[in-house]
Amino acid sequence: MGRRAKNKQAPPQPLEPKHASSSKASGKRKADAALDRGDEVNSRPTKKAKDAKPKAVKAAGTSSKKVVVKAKPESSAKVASEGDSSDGWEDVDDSPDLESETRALFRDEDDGEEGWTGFSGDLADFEGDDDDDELLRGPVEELDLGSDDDDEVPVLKSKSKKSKQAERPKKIIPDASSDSDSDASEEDDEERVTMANMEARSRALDAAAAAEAELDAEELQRAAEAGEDDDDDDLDMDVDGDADEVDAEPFHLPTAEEREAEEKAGVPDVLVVQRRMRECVKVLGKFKKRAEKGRARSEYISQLVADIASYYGYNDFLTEKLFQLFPVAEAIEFFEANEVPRPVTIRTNTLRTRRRDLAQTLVNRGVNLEPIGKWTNVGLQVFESSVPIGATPEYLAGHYMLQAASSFLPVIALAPQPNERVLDMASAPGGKTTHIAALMQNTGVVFANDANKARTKSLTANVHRLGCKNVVVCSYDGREFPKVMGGFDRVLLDAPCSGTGVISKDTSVKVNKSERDFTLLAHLQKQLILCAIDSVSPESKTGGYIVYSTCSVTVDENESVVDYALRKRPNVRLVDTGLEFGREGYTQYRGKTFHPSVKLTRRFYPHVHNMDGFYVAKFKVERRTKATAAKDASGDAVEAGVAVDGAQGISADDVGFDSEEDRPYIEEGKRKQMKAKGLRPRPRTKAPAVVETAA
Ligand SMILES: C[S@@+](CC[C@H](N)C(=O)[O-])C[C@H]1O[C@@H](n2cnc3c(N)ncnc32)[C@H](O)[C@@H]1O
Repeated sequence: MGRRAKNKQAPPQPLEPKHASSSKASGKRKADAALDRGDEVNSRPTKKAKDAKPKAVKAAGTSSKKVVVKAKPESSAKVASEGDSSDGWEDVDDSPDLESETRALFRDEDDGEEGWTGFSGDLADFEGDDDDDELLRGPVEELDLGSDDDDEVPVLKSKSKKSKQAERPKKIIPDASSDSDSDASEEDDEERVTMANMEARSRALDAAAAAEAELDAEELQRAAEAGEDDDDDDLDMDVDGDADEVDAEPFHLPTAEEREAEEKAGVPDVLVVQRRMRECVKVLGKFKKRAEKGRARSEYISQLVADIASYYGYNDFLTEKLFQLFPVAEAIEFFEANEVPRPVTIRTNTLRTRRRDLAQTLVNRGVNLEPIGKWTNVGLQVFESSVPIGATPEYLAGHYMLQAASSFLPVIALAPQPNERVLDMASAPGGKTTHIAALMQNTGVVFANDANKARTKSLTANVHRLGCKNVVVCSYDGREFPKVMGGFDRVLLDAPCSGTGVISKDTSVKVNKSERDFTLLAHLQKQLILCAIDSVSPESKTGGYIVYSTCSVTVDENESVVDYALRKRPNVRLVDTGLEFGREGYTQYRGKTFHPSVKLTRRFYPHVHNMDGFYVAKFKVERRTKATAAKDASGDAVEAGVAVDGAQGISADDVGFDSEEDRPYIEEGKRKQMKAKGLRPRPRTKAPAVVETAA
């Protein structure tokens, strides 16, 4: 049969659907809605069929890394014949049923008017970093259809519909790219963040921020030297130095009474709020020069935070918490970025295929994609697709996982090795577990644990779909480790968290998180991280590492937890994550000082890296020496002599919690365990300590 399937694939329908209404038939999935909102990033120039000649698309060749889709099926065939043996494909593609099913899927989205346009991209794009991409291994496993409920399955559509991004108000903080003249320009396209240029942009942003900070410091110095007089020559320049709005009415910060009256009157005018935010940012940028006489900085901040909350729809508590993370202007960028969906990305499952083969096949199906960036050799960014990307035959056959780019990071940092024993402590639905299994080339063993039994169903389904044969699924509260099992070479703790890094995906976070949630979550995270550390064998010949990650950007859930672990476990130290980008973790934050090595941890932000907000820390676990044990004893930590490879004999007390502080949580945990066993726990005396988790 050879490569018949590859070359005789059902011709995908053209990229532009005839009837916008057809999209309705596909059901309004979450990702659809997100895309309908309009995605500045996703609306970047895409690799389209040459013949389709999209009007608003930048000319090809702006990026040397781009894969251009051309109407040249013969070159596609050439590519296929040059490819390596990929026996697994035939099992999938030769099936007439699957072929017709695929056609039906295409029809669902697109009423094609043009024939198939093939692929003649530069395969080097997919080759460069693929050295360790694995050949297909073994036959395609039995497919598990439809149990991937936790996998987000975006249905990318051609951009025939008017983007709602256009309806969104203009940026709160104007910058060079908000210049109306440049809106549709190529320069503007080039400004956009893609996964590929993100790393360089991030560095440039950091450098610009540092330069700006230096200038600010110089300016402050000059202002101090010149005295207060230069208040008089205020030209109402904006933050970027433009003299806009010079003719507009001078900005007046509402008084407490005016704010109250506005609140009583109901929802404030959106344009008023927009302008006020912009003005507050300007004033806070140069307070001495721009503030109204007699008004305090805190008044501007309070107004700005209130306006952000109402404009973006957050509760006051979370608005303030997130606002505090950034300099004022950057905070707005962060809130803005949360309104825009992140790029759709997939991870090639190297147990089943290679990235370039997968890319070729998906391009043949009408998917526009390109490699994510140099930092990953398995990721692909999907720009548009005329087929539901979560229902292609390749998806069903486990050739890829729909996975946010940020989710690759903790696994890259973990760097699991073949034949190791690895614990994924909070693993459902298995995006990272299956990545770990693939990096271990289906050798060794990965214990994929999740406390939520219901969620282990989708975990198991993914493990099967992706053909992972070295995975054991289990369901314990992570805090039961290492009692149930220990001595691992590596442990990944992708902790349950508030999800403040993934607000663009789950907007409910904006309103459903309270102070109590953060307290409880941080507590759970601290308990889990100690158990994760204690589950690692310091004797491991190849490893002895733990990676802690969250999809949250708050310090409580990240640096505070890591710092706590360092204090409680003197036998661990932070090491470089090995990640090429990301901002350094905070070593000081709002009066708290963390261990200087916390700098080695990495933060990722939607507005900087165009990926979900994420945090990654990597620890090396050392043997307990007398010195570290003594250090333990002098601190408030654990008893000396605890077996750290410790499958045996470790109790909650051993792992060093403050048992008084922890008592309500421990009791709550026990209540849950009893309930899970069908027993009725004693009634509570106090309010329950319920922890909500973000997947
Ligand atoms: C961020 S999600 C994990 C996502 C997963 N690592 C992946 O990549 O697909 C956090 C997980 O922690 C689980 N979880 C919550 N509390 C837990 C606990 N005490 N022990 C173990 N798992 C827990 C939740 O059920 C949830 O599936």
